[in-house]
Amino acid sequence: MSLPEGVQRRSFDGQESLATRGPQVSEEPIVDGWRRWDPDRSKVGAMFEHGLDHGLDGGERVLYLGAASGTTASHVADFAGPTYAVEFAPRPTRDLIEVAADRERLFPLLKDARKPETYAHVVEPVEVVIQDVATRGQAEVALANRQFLERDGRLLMAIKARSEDVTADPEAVFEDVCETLESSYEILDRARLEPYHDDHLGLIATPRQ
Ligand SMILES: C[S@@+](CC[C@H](N)C(=O)[O-])C[C@H]1O[C@@H](n2cnc3c(N)ncnc32)[C@H](O)[C@@H]1O
Repeated sequence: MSLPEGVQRRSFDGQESLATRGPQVSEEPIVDGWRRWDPDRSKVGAMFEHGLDHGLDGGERVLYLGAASGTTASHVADFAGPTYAVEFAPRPTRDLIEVAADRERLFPLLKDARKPETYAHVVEPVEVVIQDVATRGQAEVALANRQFLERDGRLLMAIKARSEDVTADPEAVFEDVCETLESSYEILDRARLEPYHDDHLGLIATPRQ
C-alpha cells in the first residue's frame, strides 16, 4: 500500500519508521527534518502500518474527530490540507492549541463530535474524516458527521471495542458498529490494529450514494 505524499518510511537509529515533516510535538526523534510517527501512539499510524487501503494522496481537507492532545492530528496536518481537529475535553484541547500554534493548516475546535451542528458553520466540505473518539456510540458519531464528507471521500475510523461494551467480545462489538455504519457508508477495508492497539478495529469507508 502506498503512503500519502508527505509520509515516508525513514530510518531512526537503524530502525525504519513512518515519518512526516513538521515542527516537533513531544520529543519524538527527528532526522533530516522528518519526525518519527509512532504507530503505538496513533491509530492512523497503525492503519498505515497494516496497509489498509486508505486512498489518501496527501493534501486533502480533513475533519479529525477526537484529536486529544494532537499527537496524530499533528502528523496528519503535516501531510494533509486544512485539518479541522475536534476535541471536547478542555485539558487536551489546551495542548492541541499549542501544537496548532506553529502549524498553519491545523484548526482546533473545542466541540462535541456528537453535535456537528455546533461546528457546521466553520468546517467546509472535506475529502477525509478521521475518527478516533473513545466513546460509546462511535457509529452514530460517524453517521452524524457524514454531512461534511464529499461524495467520494474517505472515512478512516478507529473503533475501540471497550468504549462500546467492556464485557462484550470485541468481534461482536465490531460487527454491531459496522452494521450501523453500513446504513450510510460502504466499508472498503478493515483490519484489527494489534499489535499496536488492542481490541481496536481500523476501518476505511466511503459514503453510500
Ligand atoms: C483515543 S483518544 C484520541 C487520540 C488521538 N486521536 C491521537 O491519536 O492522538 C480519544 C479522544 O476522543 C475524545 N472524545 C471522546 N468523545 C468525544 C466527543 N463526543 N467529541 C469530541 N471528542 C471526544 C476524548 O476526549 C479523547 O481525547
